Amino acid sequence: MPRDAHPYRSVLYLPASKERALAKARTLAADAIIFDLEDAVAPDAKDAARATLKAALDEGGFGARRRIVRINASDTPWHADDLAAAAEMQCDAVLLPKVGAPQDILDAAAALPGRAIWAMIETAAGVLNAAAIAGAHPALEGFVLGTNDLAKELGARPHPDRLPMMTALQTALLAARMGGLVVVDGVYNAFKDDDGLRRECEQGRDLGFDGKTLIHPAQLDITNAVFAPSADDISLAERQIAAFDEATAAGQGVAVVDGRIVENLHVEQARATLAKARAIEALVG
Ligand SMILES: CC(C)(COP(=O)(O)OP(=O)(O)OC[C@H]1O[C@@H](n2cnc3c(N)ncnc32)[C@H](O)[C@@H]1OP(=O)(O)O)[C@@H](O)C(=O)NCCC(=O)NCCSC(=O)C[C@H](O)C(=O)O
Ligand SMILES: [Mg+2]
Repeated sequence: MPRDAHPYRSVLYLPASKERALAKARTLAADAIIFDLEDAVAPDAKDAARATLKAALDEGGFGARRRIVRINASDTPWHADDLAAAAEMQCDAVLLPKVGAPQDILDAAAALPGRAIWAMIETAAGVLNAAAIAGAHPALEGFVLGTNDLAKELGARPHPDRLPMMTALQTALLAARMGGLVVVDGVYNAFKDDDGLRRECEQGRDLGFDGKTLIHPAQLDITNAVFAPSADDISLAERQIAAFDEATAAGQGVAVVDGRIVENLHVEQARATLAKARAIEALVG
């Protein structure tokens, strides 16, 4: 389980250059916001976007939403200025794109002392080195899957079941879990297709992702609902814990709920479900 107990059901990208989107984000039901200086900002708008973002973060108003700043990659002309600016920004973490090796994390940690770091896993090197990246430095707190860049590099075509992506998704997930990191699924590009979004959220949730990255506010409600424990999940967790407590009091090592056995590990999962539900409740009120 991740070291960070904050919910990351919905993680919304917004272009750091867009003042209206920055203002809107203060009102949206996103668990976290990625303020993007990378792909969503045109090359000639990078300097202005940095200044606009710094002013918006200084102004505040983002509440409990985690503020994550995505900077440009280390092989771009904007990286050094982004790092220097991010070090001064009022944010919770800095997200590095196209991380390919543990050294990328070490370099960023040295440039951003005391700052949490997140990594985009979106290249073949990033996927194949995911385990080493996950353990590179204690400042690393999360992985974000970059499924658009991955599809580009792999030459993969979009499939509704994401079969061409599955090895990459699961390799990143395994590495994140090994390292105690938050891990958030890639974006669903067709932001007006609610059914497709719901299917992909459910698939990501069932694989084990903590949440999904989003590109438009219209994607928030479905994503928040899918990645939250349902009423049935909560009821089952409560009944599992109660049945196990009763069984233990009677000197038994296992209980049975709804015809399925409940062992200590299931009770741990049940407690995690209830803790997640409480964390979401505390966030949304
Ligand atoms: C996709 C968009 C370009 C659509 O923008 P727009 O046409 O302005 O949408 P709407 O008119 O429907 O907007 C309605 C209002 O909502 C605000 N808005 C829109 N998008 C966002 C947002 N992402 N965050 C906050 N607020 C948003 C608009 O300002 C309108 O507000 P108002 O006028 O006050 O009512 C646009 O949604 C967009 O730019 N999305 C983000 C795109 C992005 O960040 N892309 C980069 C990340 S994806 C990626 O790179 C993943 C990864 O790296 C990979 O490789 O896969
Ligand atoms: Mg990308």
